[in-house]
Amino acid sequence: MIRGDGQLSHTLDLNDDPAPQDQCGVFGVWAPDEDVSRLTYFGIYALQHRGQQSAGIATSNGEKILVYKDLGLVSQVFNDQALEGLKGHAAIGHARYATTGADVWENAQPTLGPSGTGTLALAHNGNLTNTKQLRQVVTQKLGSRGEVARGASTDTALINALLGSGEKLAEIGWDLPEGGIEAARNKGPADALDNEPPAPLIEASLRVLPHLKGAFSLVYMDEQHLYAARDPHGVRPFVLGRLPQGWALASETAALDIVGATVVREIEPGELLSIDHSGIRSYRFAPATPNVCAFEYVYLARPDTRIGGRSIIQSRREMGAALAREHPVEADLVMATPDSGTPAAIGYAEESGIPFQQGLVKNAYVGRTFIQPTQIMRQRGIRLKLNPIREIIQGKRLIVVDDSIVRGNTQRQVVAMLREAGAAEVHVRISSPPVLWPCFFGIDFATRAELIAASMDTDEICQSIHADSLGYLSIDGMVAASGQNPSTLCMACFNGDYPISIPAGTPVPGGKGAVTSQTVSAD
Ligand SMILES: O=P(O)(O)OC[C@H]1O[C@H](OP(=O)(O)OP(=O)(O)O)[C@H](O)[C@@H]1O
Ligand SMILES: NC(=O)CC[C@H](N)C(=O)O
Ligand code: SF4
Ligand SMILES: [Mg+2]
Repeated sequence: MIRGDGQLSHTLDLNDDPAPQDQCGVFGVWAPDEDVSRLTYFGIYALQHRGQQSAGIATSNGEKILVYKDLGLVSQVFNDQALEGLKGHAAIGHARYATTGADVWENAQPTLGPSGTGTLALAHNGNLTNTKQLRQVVTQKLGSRGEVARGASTDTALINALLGSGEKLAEIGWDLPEGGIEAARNKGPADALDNEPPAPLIEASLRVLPHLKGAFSLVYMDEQHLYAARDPHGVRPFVLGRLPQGWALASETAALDIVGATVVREIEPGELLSIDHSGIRSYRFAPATPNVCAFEYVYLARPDTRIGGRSIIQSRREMGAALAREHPVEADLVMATPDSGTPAAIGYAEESGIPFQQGLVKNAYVGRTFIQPTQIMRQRGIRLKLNPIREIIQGKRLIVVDDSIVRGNTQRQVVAMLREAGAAEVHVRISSPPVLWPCFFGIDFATRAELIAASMDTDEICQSIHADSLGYLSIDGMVAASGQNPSTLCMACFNGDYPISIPAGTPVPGGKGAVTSQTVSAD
């Protein structure tokens, strides 16, 4: 059936061999005079590239919290009727790509559970590395509650259960930081909130958050308050925005732009925020030790987002320019592998002086999730998504730029398509270093065995994808283009140096295999 919004009416069932999958998008809004569910709908729509398996929105009207969620794209899950039923002064939303727990309805977010004083709805971008231990704490010491009790298997449902455990947290020795809530508070100048008691979930948050290991950008709420927390490494992006009469929280600045919010600042690594009728309060639950995901700059984030004060599109263009300096080659034109390879291809063309042309057309209605191929179906999927323009390609020496190679499927297909379309030479240039290690922090990368660069050197990969030459950007080139201090980045999938220790035996996200103690460096 053709949908009115132009989206495919179903996900192409192309199976178990995906390109790097995205992670989740989170959004939150506190705006008593606004249509919060519609703002949240726009917010998660803007973050659809981060997660395309399920979508959900929870709203609070001050007395009760409602959640509406289902499997599918934001546009498939919500219609006017669903949004009309979600009224209130605050809302949170989520677009999911599963990393812990299967892609089933029970694991869709926001998760819902008892908060101790009412209800707690929570949404999460990231992935915890101590899920197994936390599950034991919940099931053996605190008693399963909320969606954990109803069969949810995500790390997110565990966070919800932990935050909702109230005074039991003290009983199991999960203490408040020294000095208690008051000492954790970051006081602003002329802070008008001094006389207000802390929001109800602040105490539980200060007890629980230091025990969560791994990556988390969290939005959550009870009936009266909205909260946000970011892990001490700040692996995933997370920003605070100002609405004319309220506040917004989002994974990426682009989502704030789209709802008309101005960017106030990033939520700091190790920071906890509460927002209510009296304003916004900030707490510190752990010192900041930033390791922001370098792959956000390469591929994950939208090009119109800013992370760490740096424009993503500018970073990608500079990655392309650095790639041109590191791996020059004589050619007639530079072209991109759309979508994510486009800014780097433009940067390569600008730096090399070789003209840029659009040699591949991307079907605008095929997103990242729609290509989840087996080897056979991957070919069909890529053909559905990308089609070469023979008139531009024929007889030309091409430089084809993409942002990354994971298994090599995309470039193998692209090179074959371009040769079929009459290219004289195909030189592949990749605007990131070889991906050698799995990610445990919110991206469903393949196991090492599936990562092409883990078992082949650059020449072998070049032969495997049938390119005339292949060049990868260096780690230094990528870091310089990101504009960040290398000590504040995670680059583990490129260099194996995990900033957060991965316990031996931890399954690779997506349920594929397990790491051994040899494959990871402990901190
Ligand atoms: O080597 P592979 O295993 O094929 O994975 C790498 C490819 O996957 C991503 O594209 P994707 O199709 O996910 O999304 P995009 O349209 O944003 O580029 C990435 O941009 C590469 O093109
Ligand atoms: N990719 C993500 O950020 C996923 C969040 C969470 N770990 C889940 O699997 O639902
Ligand atoms: S391992 Fe790679 S993808 Fe994962 S957080 Fe680190 S840089 Fe990002
Ligand atoms: Mg791509």
